[in-house]
Amino acid sequence: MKTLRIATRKSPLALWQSEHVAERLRAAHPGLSVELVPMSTRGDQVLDRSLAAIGGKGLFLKELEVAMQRGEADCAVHSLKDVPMTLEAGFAMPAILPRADAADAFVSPRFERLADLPHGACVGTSSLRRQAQLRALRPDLVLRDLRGNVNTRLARLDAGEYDAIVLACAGLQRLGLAARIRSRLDAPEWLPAPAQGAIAIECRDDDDACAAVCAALDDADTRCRVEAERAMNRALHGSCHVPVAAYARLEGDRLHLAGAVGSAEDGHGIRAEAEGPASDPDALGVEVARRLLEQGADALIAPHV
Ligand SMILES: NCc1[nH]cc(CCC(=O)O)c1CC(=O)O
Repeated sequence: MKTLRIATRKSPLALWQSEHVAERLRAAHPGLSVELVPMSTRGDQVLDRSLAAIGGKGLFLKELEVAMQRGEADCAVHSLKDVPMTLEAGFAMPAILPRADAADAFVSPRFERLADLPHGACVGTSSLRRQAQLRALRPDLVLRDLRGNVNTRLARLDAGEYDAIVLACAGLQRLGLAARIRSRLDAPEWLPAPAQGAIAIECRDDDDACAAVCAALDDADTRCRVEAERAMNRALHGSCHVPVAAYARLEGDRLHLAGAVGSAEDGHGIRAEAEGPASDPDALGVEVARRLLEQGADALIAPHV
């Protein structure tokens, strides 16, 4: 393989992540030429309707997968938290890069922390997971939808449409916007999306040459953690637009997983955790999902599937 073409969305964050992967591939394989193939996806174009209404987050992948099938690109780079729990048939994930900061960030021009917001303040986020956690901690807040790429969301905050918004620390840091993080929303009190902060490479499952090149960037610890988080989410429902949070950490050869499901309407939430051997992240994910379901998680998820 002499040249590798990476299909990517055109948002500044997607381009940063794809350029990061390109640089790391060039460093791992001197002599390999790596090019980006920027594309716009339906998920990026349609901003006026909810993602669920237009077919879920898989929409961000579809066009990139078609490009790989047509031979117009060899692989695609994704934020793993936006990738459906089960990949489309015919595709594989040869590399998951070392995880960056997995936490969410509280972003506001005037307030330092969530607890500092005045009664009835307005917070922007379209994520059911973030809405549910905000409701649980601050039932008085007014939650308003906010979609679009990171830069668009910050612009709307700065225009005064919201008192605060919640974004991923990783995205802000990658875009050189870490100064916008007023405080961190950290585990175990606040949980991120399954696989938040991890970048994944997808390719056709019959493209062994591409998979071998990409595998040089795979990080085993990150793969183990995000596999537990995604296995939990998969066991709960199999979709990706649901109020589900998960965070796994490794301690030696032990893997610990915390999971939560909540209601964006009333803030009611269910939590569970468990630990097990790092050799079987799937089993741990399934076990935490079982404990959540035992407490009634299904009633919180079903309306969104
Ligand atoms: N849903 C959009 C999205 N997908 C991945 C990230 C951040 C980067 C990451 O989690 O790796 C973001 C922005 C955000 O949630 O603030």
